[in-house]
Amino acid sequence: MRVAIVLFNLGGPDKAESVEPFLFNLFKDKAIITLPNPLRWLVAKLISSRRAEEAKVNYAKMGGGSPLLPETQKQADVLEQSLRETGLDARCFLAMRYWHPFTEDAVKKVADFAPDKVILLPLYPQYSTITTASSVTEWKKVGGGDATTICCYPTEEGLISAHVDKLVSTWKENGAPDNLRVLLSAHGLPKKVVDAGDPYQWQVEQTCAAVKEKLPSDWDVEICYQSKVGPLEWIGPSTDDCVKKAGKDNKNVLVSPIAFVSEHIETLVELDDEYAELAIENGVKSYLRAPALGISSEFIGGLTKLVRKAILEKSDILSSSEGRLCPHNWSKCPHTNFKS
Ligand SMILES: C=CC1=C(C)c2cc3[nH]c(cc4nc(cc5[nH]c(cc1n2)c(C)c5CCC(=O)O)C(CCC(=O)O)=C4C)c(C)c3C=C
Ligand SMILES: [Fe+2]
Ligand SMILES: [Fe+2]
Repeated sequence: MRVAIVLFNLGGPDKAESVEPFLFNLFKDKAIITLPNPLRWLVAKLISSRRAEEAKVNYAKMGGGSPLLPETQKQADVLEQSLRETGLDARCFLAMRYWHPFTEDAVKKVADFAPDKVILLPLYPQYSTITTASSVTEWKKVGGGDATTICCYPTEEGLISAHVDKLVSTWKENGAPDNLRVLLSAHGLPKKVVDAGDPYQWQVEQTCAAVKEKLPSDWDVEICYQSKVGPLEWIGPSTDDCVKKAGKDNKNVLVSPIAFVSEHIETLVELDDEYAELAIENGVKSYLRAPALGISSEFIGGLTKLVRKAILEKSDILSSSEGRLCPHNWSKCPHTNFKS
């Protein structure tokens, strides 16, 4: 069977000149700024031009651009190989939401491949209207055809063991500091998005609970949210506050990017530079960061199982929660009333 797997991710600017247009694309998404056009377009222009200079400084720390595309390409190559080993004629395609290669490029490449089945696989384990739904909407808007969407996999076994493995090995490789506080840090969201029924925070909590269960039982674990943008209230506690509190509590810190599956600006700059500095300022003696999952064999193994399951699925939406189409609280599920 010929199967196309479309990997959704956010995308990132490849060079300094791409930072502003990338930010413009992000802020003109109505999943992020809900204003009607032309107001949204104007606001996106304004915010992207204001934010670009500061963002460029941060991208410069990673060589001028985001590593997200090469990192995602590695994941695509390894996943494709893993699926081929199961006997499928599988090909992975990248569809980035805000920078190249865009979803419309993926739609064309998938059409040329002429698959029997298309699987949309968000590289966001936790479903959000801001991330997964925005990518699926874009897929439909630019002419992507029939496909099975893997909505989310917040407690998928391979995902959880990969996180546990990264946390425990980072701790061991760095002298196994005692008096540890583990911070499971996820990208935040505006509170009003969650209040309107977005299941992201609930799913992040499910991931964290599953990870915590497999960590040594005496480890002190907290969930926190990073990368706040703009003036709205965001869900908390913030990673800043948790790092400061760890200092006050005389704890050593081990932080994990729990909602990201690859390295990019939010891990390499925010976690490795900004929060590391904050930790030192607040008296934290040891600050460690577990790597993102990348091409971890447990993680890619988990994705392989999800894709194989999706191939058998008749419905167009699938989640990894055994036997259930959707893992959400039904009253809050965005899928039952998914608008594209
Ligand atoms: C779980 C994944 C993500 C969620 C949820 C999310 C929400 C969200 N993001 C912004 C604004 C920005 N995000 C930026 C970078 C960025 N965001 C994610 C993932 C999620 N975002 C990733 C993987 C990246 C990195 C891309 C890269 O280039 O490496 C940026 C750009 C960087 C910066 O200027 O800080 C912005 C802006 C909002 C407003 C939001 C929810 C409403
Ligand atoms: Fe973001
Ligand atoms: Fe759902």
